[in-house]
Amino acid sequence: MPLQFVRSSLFALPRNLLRTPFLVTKLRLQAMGSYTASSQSSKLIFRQLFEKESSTYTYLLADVSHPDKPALLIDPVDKTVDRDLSLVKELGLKLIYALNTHVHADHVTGTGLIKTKSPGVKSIISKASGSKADLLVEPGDKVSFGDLFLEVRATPGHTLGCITYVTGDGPDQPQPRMAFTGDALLIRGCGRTDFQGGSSLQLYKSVHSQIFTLPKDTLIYPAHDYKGFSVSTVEEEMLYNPRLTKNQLCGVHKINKDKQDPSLRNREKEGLGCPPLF
Ligand SMILES: N[C@@H](CCC(=O)N[C@@H](CSS)C(=O)NCC(=O)O)C(=O)O
Repeated sequence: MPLQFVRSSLFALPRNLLRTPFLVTKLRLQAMGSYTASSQSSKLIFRQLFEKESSTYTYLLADVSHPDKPALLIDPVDKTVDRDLSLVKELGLKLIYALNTHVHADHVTGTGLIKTKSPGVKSIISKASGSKADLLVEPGDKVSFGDLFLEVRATPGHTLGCITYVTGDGPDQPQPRMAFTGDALLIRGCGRTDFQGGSSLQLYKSVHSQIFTLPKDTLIYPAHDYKGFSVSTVEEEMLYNPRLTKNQLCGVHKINKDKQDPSLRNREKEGLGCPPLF
């Protein structure tokens, strides 16, 4: 189902996030880096772009088999908007959407700037985020660009409105599938859960029900990386993600580092590992 135009406005960060010292320290930083990776679809142009000060990945996707070469940017950063728009121009693409996976506390989204510089572009974020955008998406919605589309999955836990965009399921869609997980699932990690609206249990459930149920070869593209990784797969994260391979009780304990359950801490000290599944 194609999305309908809702209204035009810039994303607004909730006040509680704007006040965090974390945001203040990160906003002053400059963005410089660039990194690319490619997918295996003949229709899809795919670029992974890096903003090094907030260690953010922005993703450019376009359907180059369509005459207009419609394109979208996922999680653009304000500091690197000029780089991203130059790339769009150089590749002869028509940017139609600027999407966010969630409201970012560590950097300013590039969406507003993109809309100023390219007025035809529509911004997208989840309805559950409580933010403003041209299009407010809900789980199950599809974001179409040419003959390709992204499916919207709700993956709250880092923030209430976090969503994961997954490339379409079908013969004409890129294979393997690609999941843009925002801060829900990072490579060998996950988003912090100590912001307002965060929940370790919810995050654990989101990843297991919405991401780990995708085909095992699905490529994982997170919104950040702090360890030098660029891409992973569902299978790899199910096997090796230290916070999400455990059963629910231990997994939540691992995610929720600041509020560790003393009984689990004692089990760890005694080398007993995780309690049995419940
Ligand atoms: N280790 C990072 C800290 C930056 C940070 O807190 N990142 C957030 C996503 S942006 S709100 C996060 O969820 N990190 C995962 C975590 O485990 O803390 C740094 O080196 O800057």
